[in-house]
This record gives sequence, structure tokens and C-alpha cells, in this order.
Amino acid sequence: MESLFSLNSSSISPFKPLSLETSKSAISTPRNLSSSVCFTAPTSGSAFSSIGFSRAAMSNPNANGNSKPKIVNGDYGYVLEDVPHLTDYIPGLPTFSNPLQDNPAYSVVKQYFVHVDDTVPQKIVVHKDSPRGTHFRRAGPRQKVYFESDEVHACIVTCGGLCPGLNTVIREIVCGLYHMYGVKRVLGIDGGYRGFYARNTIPLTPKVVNDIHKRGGTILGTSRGGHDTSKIVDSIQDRGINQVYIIGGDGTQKGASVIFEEIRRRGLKVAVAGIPKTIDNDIPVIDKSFGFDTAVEEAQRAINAAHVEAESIENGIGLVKLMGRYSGFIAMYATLASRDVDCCLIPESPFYLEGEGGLFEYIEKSLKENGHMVIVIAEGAGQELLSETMKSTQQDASGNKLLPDVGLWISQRIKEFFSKQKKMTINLKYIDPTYMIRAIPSNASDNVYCTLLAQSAVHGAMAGYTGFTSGLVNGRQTYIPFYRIIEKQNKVVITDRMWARLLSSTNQPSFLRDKEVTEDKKEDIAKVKKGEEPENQLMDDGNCADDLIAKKEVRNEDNEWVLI
Ligand SMILES: Nc1ncnc2c1ncn2[C@@H]1O[C@H](COP(=O)(O)OP(=O)(O)O)[C@@H](O)[C@H]1O
Ligand SMILES: O=P(O)(O)OC[C@H]1O[C@](O)(COP(=O)(O)O)[C@@H](O)[C@@H]1O
Ligand SMILES: [Mg+2]
Repeated sequence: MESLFSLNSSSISPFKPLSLETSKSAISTPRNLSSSVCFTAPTSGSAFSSIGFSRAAMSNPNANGNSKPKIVNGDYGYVLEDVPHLTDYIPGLPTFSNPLQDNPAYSVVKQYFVHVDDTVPQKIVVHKDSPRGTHFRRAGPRQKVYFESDEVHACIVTCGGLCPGLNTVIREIVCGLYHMYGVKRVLGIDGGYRGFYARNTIPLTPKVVNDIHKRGGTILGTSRGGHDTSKIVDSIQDRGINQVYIIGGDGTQKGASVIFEEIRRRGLKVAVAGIPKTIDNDIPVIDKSFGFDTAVEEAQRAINAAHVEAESIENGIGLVKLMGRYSGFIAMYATLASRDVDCCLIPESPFYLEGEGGLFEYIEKSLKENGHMVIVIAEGAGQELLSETMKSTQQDASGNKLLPDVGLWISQRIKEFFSKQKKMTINLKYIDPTYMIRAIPSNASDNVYCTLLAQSAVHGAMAGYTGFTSGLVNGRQTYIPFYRIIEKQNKVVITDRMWARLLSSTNQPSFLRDKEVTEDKKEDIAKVKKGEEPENQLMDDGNCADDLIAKKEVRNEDNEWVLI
């Protein structure tokens, strides 16, 4: 990163990097244009040009309050949850032919452009009489675009924690803009949201990004906190940026949503596109996040090591902590993939340590039967069991709760239990590969996935869509409105079949009492009957009423196994 910056700050670029100092001084940017200049006819090349308000008086007469969801209802319960478009608040924008139609690489493709009416259903498991349900706009290139190639001035920012594939997404946005749309001006924002107003920018070209997908991390740097909406939008306006690509998790997409609203309020011809990043896979609606497969794969190395250590010593316990603050997807998938794991603990599934049906009893039983065991624990699991003194009230700069190390805590508790009981001597090895699984480059399939997400985002912005996240829904690239991405977190549903598969693979107790399961199910079944979605979706197929009604074995209040 260092070399990239020194290279850029000294290079002569038509889009001069704005330093913190210069941005405060009276530089010649649209910010300081007098009103007489602002109301002249639009000139291309500036985010400011199409509307022409001075920023002091900026407020778009076509934007009343926050944007409202664009819902289109069709026959048989068809609902399109559409994404905003620049023309929603800037009427009469000119369109241009998509330059892709003259691109020799794509000339062989018969139906290259996506039909304007193409949409993708959120639910693909349906019954004969069920309503067609929610749909999202299909992503892809459109015949008409709302930007001319030399008018576009794009920027890319990465925020939040690392995730394998960030560099691939950056690379493919830059290359997609250059090679598909002939866009030559792309800036990297340094170090997350605060980079918009506190750092120099990084000019990005296909040459600069050529090899970056082979590296972990993000060449742009990232950060938590520092989201100052008006400073960010001022910076976008000052630099004449008109396409903003924002790569990040749930927090980042919330930030992107408010940036979009402010841009719309100011009436700027600026498209805001999100690309969802989350190693925890906690973003709803989308099939899964990029980098998730890579992380699950890398977690296998830690689980294998834990298994080797555990089976090589008498009463060996290998304990692996994986990421997952509120969602245990990595732990669940890493466990299912490995088959060496005897117990997987995630935030969504409460457990208890002592007594019948508790974790200690299960460990003792497993060691007696097999002589060793492997436990995987997600970082957010069992937080409610930690003593008040251990619980932390601290937050990171973005406001996320900082969790104490549950891996260390549980290791300690297991050791204490067996040493007090004097029943058997155990050998516990604790492995914490937390940062190793997210700091690596993405694997081959995640690279392809990142490419599609990035290209979809580029096609969407060029077509004038804005305020959207590019995401995979049922295997198809779509544009999802921000409000659907940020309204809730994706979580493992422990009354769904995937968790049942896990329980049957590990043989661990569910730690659930009859009452809790039935209450959950009752709520979900009631929702399904009303035509609403159950609390959360499974990644594969958990949204059908039959799944909810499927029989399942659980412990009742008397700790007996019962079928419900
Ligand atoms: N509600 C919010 N409104 C605006 N910005 C937010 C919000 N939540 C988080 N952000 C910003 O988004 C960025 C990333 O958020 P964070 O929660 O750290 O990571 P992630 O996006 O990976 O979930 C930070 O710069 C943070 O300030
Ligand atoms: O130490 P950091 O950088 O704050 O990251 C730790 C956190 O990052 C995560 O991997 C996910 O973070 P994001 O919200 O950025 O996706 C959590 O599982 C973990 O708690
Ligand atoms: Mg997050």
C-alpha cells in the first residue's frame, strides 16, 4: 500500500489528489462556485453539472424527505422491490447507447443486454397456489446508459473488517469500467469512509490493479468509524465524483444508504452502488457473501490441526474459535465440511455447561467413547454465560460491541471442570485462527463471484441505478435496495434443516428445550400462514412451510429426547 501511495501522490493526474490541507483551502471546485455559475446549462464531467445548485442552498426540489421504497405490484402476488434510479429525482436525463455493443469481446453474445423487465424471485420454493412474492431487479448491462464514458469519474472505498476477495472486487470494478465502458477516471479512497475527507486519493488503472487479486486484504486500506455523511458527500461533490462504489458489510451498507439519501437530497447526478462484504455472512437476502467459501476452506486447516493434536494424546480436546459475532455461519459450514468436529457452538444456539444434557457431560461422554474430541466455537457463542465481570461494554469505532474471548473462557472452564472432578485428565489445545481466515486472498470460485458482483455494480451504475447493493439471489445477480440489506442480520436458524444436518453430523446435543423450539416454530409457522417470511432464511431452502413443520428430536424440560 505504501508504494502505491507514494507513486500516486507524486504522479501527475487529471484528477488531482485532494490533501486534507488543500481540501480546506479555497481550491477551485464546484463547492466554491458562485450561484451564477451554478445555474448555467449542464456541462458533462461533474457531479454538479446536471442540477446546478450551489451547495449552500442545495436541496433537491424533487427529493422530499428520505426516498420511499419503490414497490411494484403485479398479478398473482408478484411484488418487485425496485431500486432507485437517477431519473427519480433528476428528470429528463439524457441516455446514450451502451458502448458494450461495439466491444469486440462481446460481439458474439446474442442477447447480451438484460431485458428491462427481468426480475429475480426471492423465493424459489413455491406451491401451486402460493403468491409469486418478492422479486428484485436482475443485474446486468442495459441497452441505454445514463453516463458517457468520458463523463464518468468513479471512486471505490472499502470499509469494515477484512474479507477474502476485497482486492478482486476492486480490480474488477476498475477493469470493468475501463474495458467495458471506456471509463478512465477511477479513484481509490484511502482507508475507509474517513478517507473521503481526511486522506489523499489513489488513482486506479487496470495496470495498478492488475495483480492485486492475488493478495489478501485491501490495497485501499479500511477502517471502522469515521462516517461523517456531509463531509463525505462534500468530498464527492468537490472532486466531481459521479459514481461511488462502496464495498463493505452491514455497517458500511448503512453508511452507503445515508450517503445515497444525502446525494439525492442535494440532487446530484451521482450513482451509489454497494457491494456486500461480510465474512460472517450476516447480510440478509443474498445467497452468501464473497469470501465466505474461502474463509470456510481456510478454517479447515485449523480444524485439521486441532484434530491431529487431539487424537495424538490421551483425552485430547482440540478447540477452535472462528469468527462470527452474531451469526455462526462460518462455524456451522466449517464443521459440516470437516466431519472431524464433535461439537459446534454458535451465537444462535444457546447452550449450558453443567448438568444433564450440558456441554461438560457431552465432553466426558465423547472422551470416554473416542478418547479425543474437537470443538468449534464461534466468537459470539455463549456470551450470555460469561460472568458480569467478564462482559465488556466496550465498542469499536463503528459501535460494534467488543466481545471478550469466548475461546479462552471456555477452555478455562473445561479445564477447571475436569481438574475439580478428578475424573479424568484432559489435554486441551486452543487454536484461534481468527485473522488467518480473513487475511488470505480469495479462492478461485470466490474470485469469479467477486468478478460478477463487481461487474453487476458497474452495469447498474452506468444504467443510472443508484442506492442499491449488487447481490446474488438464488444464483442470479440482482440489484437490491439498501433498505432490504440493512433492515436485519442474517442468522443461522436453528429450527431449520441445515442446523439439524449439523447436529446429526456432530451428534452433539441440541441444548434446546422442547418449549424454546416449539415457541420459535409456532411463531414461524404463524408467519408463513399469514404469507409472511419466517424469522430468517436458510441459505439453501428453509422458507417453505413444510420445512417448519418437519419433525425433529429435541430435549424436553425433563431432559428426555422427544419428537416434535
Ligand atoms: N448506522 C450507520 N450509519 C452510518 N455509517 C455507519 C453505520 N454503521 C456503521 N457505519 C460505518 O460503516 C463503516 C463500517 O462499519 P463496520 O460495522 O465497522 O463494518 P462492516 O461494514 O463490515 O459491518 C464504518 O466506517 C462505520 O462508521
Ligand atoms: O478486530 P476487528 O478488525 O474489529 O474485526 C473483528 C470482527 O470482524 C468480523 O470478522 C466481522 O466484521 P465486519 O462487521 O467488518 O464484517 C467479526 O466476526 C469480528 O468480530
Ligand atoms: Mg458488520
